[in-house]
Amino acid sequence: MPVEEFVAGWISGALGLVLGHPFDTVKVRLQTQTTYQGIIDCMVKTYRRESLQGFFKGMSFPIASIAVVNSVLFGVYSNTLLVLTATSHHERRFQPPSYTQVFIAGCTGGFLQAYILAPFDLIKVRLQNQTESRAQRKSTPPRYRGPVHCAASIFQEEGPRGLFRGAWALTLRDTPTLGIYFVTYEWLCRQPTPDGQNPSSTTVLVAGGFAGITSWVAATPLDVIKSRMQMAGLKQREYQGLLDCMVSSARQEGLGVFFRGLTINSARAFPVNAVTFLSYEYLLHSWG
Ligand SMILES: CN(C)C(=N)NCCC[C@H](N)C(=O)O
Repeated sequence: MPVEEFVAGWISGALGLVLGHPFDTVKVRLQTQTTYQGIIDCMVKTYRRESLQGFFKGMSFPIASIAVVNSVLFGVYSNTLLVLTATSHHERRFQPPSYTQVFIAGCTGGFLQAYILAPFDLIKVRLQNQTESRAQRKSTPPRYRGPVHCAASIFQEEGPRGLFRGAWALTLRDTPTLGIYFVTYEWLCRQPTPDGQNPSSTTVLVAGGFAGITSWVAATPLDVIKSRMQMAGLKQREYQGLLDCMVSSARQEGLGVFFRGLTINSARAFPVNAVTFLSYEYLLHSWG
């Protein structure tokens, strides 16, 4: 099993993550809290209360976990294509896989990464939602002192299954949308590239960016539900399940609730995924 894809997936994922984390914090807060008027209001309030640090809350754990999560996604994707088409990453430019094969490989990668991502994503979302200012932190310490304390508290208070809160919604979000992600990327790469040649860096940047936007637009409704289910059991209300969360969110806040965070998610998705794909392709080519 070729391992370069796993390593390239890790490095490229980490680069994208640092770039996108501030956007991600704003998105998570908009999706789970009702105190903000919109993106700008959320940014201003976060900056005033928590300074720049507020935007980077919950980032250390994803940085550590991206090694596993993104390498599983890209590694499983590439190795599934190897099984389906018997071609390596380098051979695929001369013998491109069909879009159905790309979709199946993307869905497989998405499905497997979702279960690994679930506990890390839960901890990230819980930490991102701690809005105490630095001054407040001295008098009243936040509920979670950091990622390890957060994981230990969830384990103690909500049991081992608590660490997988929202995992179902995450799997439903990631399985089809990662199929869409890779199909969009492949399709956009192939349009301006002559047969048998590698896409240019600009093509990879643009294709990666739009693959990110397209997949996140498709993912946003389940992303909202996932984030709400992850926060349930804390201060928000408890839901009976995914369907209950969908129905009660829509009843209380209207159908627009499923598109909360869409704009910021798309703005974040372009640079994050442009950088992720560019560094992924670059690393694989430089390793020959
Ligand atoms: C729609 N979904 C779930 C995705 N496209 N997932 C792939 C993640 C890529 C990058 N780390 C990001 O956070 O955008």
